[in-house]
Amino acid sequence: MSNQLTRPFRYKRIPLPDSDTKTEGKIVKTKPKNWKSTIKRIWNYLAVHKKYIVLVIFMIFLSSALSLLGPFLVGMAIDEFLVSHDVNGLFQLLIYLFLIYVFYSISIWLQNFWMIGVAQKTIYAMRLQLFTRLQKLPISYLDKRQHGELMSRLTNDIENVSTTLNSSVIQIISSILTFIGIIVVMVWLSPILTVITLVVVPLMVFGMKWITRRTSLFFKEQQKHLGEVNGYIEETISGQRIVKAFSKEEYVVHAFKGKSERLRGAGFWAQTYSGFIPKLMNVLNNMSFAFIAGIGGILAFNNLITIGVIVIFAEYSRQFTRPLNDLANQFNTLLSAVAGAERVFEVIDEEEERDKVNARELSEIKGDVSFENVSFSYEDDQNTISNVSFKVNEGETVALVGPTGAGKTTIINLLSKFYEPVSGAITVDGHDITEVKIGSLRQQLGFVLQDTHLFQGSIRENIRYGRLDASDEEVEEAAKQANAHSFITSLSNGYETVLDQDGSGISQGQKQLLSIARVMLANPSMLILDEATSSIDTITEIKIQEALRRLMKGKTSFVIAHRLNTIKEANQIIVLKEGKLFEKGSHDQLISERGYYYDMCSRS
Ligand SMILES: Nc1ncnc2c1ncn2[C@@H]1O[C@H](COP(=O)(O)OP(=O)(O)OP(=O)(O)O)[C@@H](O)[C@H]1O
Repeated sequence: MSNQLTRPFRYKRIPLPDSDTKTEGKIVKTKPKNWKSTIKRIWNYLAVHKKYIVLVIFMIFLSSALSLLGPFLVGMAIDEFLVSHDVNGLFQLLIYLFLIYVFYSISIWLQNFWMIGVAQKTIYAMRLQLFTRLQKLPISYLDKRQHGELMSRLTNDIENVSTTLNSSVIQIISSILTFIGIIVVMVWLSPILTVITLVVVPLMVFGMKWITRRTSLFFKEQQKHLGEVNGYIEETISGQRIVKAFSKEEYVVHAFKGKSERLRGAGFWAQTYSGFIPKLMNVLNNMSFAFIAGIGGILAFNNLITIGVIVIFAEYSRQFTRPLNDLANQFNTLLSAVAGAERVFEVIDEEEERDKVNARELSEIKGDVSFENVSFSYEDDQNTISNVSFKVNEGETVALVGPTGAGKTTIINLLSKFYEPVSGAITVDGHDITEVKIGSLRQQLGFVLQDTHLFQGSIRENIRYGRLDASDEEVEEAAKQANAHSFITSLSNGYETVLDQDGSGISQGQKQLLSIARVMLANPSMLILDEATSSIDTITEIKIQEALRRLMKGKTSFVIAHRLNTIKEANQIIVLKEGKLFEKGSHDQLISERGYYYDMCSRS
């Protein structure tokens, strides 16, 4: 059959605060993970490329060792060759130095090359996993979230992790190695001078701790506000027509200003505090340098150490605060990346829409549908649908009518398994739909929605979305059946006309015809139509009605109906009010009952 476009109906977005503990239906959101487990998880991704990681670590060892060797040779040069004016020895040492720096550069280049490869593969896997999970999440999850905020996880957060993996991992490991290496060599050369050099370390650690404690909070805040700002941008761009139609430009800008202010505030403090780190390191670095020069000088006067050792220490002290400095800097990037990764994992960990363990495949259906005492609510304290029962026979058309918010869309949401009833049962051909595979049910439903969603691509591709293996002839036949062929062929590029993402360039009515063609091609067993409320010109309207009639022929159809004509023609009218089934029957029956439906018709 088909792979139908299963989009949510009109929904209400309920802004949720950053709640992680909220449970909703079957979905149990995991608790916020701690840093440790997030880092462990990132490692699990990296571990897939163990071979390259080993190579990278080997290269980091090599480069760190070579970077220690350089200053050591310079110190030796002073003590061994400069003092004794040994030009040959000095020349030889210079060659060694040259070779050391050449190999150092090569090892740096190789570690970056391999690490970037690993990082890109990891990010690819993460992004793919996140996107795949997004496709499998239940509609209820998406209904409750700002779409832009989710998009921000796919873009910003992933990018953050990517940047960190590309460079920070190497820096962190090499900083740790260099730090340890320097300490070992320093202790070997002069334990006293080592202690003096290390005097600044507690100050550094304390200062860094003080700063990072604050920055981590601000980075988290910054990330959260960035998500909100992006979400708002996405929302206003996609809803630009409404913004303009209601002249709400100023209002939107004002609201955006508020969100941006909060982002600016968090960004300002995050950057300001993290900006302190290099300054603090500089001051402490210079202090350490002064100590080494002063006390090292005194030790040299007393022949306890050589001038070469002072030079080595001076150089090492610079190198030694640099890894600390780098560590501190990278720690911030790491914090923001781990925060990003945590948000990505949050989505990946969401429970996907799943079939019941013993769910059966629903083979081709005839279209008998029944609702038996079905009740449902989106929120615990509501009663969106209460105790609704009705039966529909194969091939019948059912018109769902009722005031706004009565629950018409919800009935369809339940029938399509976008949500599960709290109690009662919905059966299709006698099968309880909770017991059948979601895909096998949805494949047999065809949706023609009010807000037709077209994808970026040609008209042909958009119709073929109904059935991907359809031939060109079949696509055109479906378009003919849907009364869309004539308008398509009148376009200069015909079926190859490329539509924008939102199908701008063709009219609302034409979009509807295309969506009918799409469902025509899919040829589902049952139909769900959300009748357009917007006014479409009479000729197109007639074409749509004619196409729909052709599409609905012999198929059980549920129509959220707004036009009296459609309602009158239905075999059964279901009148909903405040989630309850108020009246049901044919047009004539309901008119003769002189109830709510009668009043509704008299008013229109
Ligand atoms: N995703 C959701 N989360 C929470 N409440 C919702 C959600 N979708 C709808 N509701 C609420 O459920 C009730 C029924 O909504 P529903 O969309 O089914 O009504 P409707 O009859 O289709 O209305 P309309 O004709 O305006 O489309 C309304 O009070 C609505 O606010």
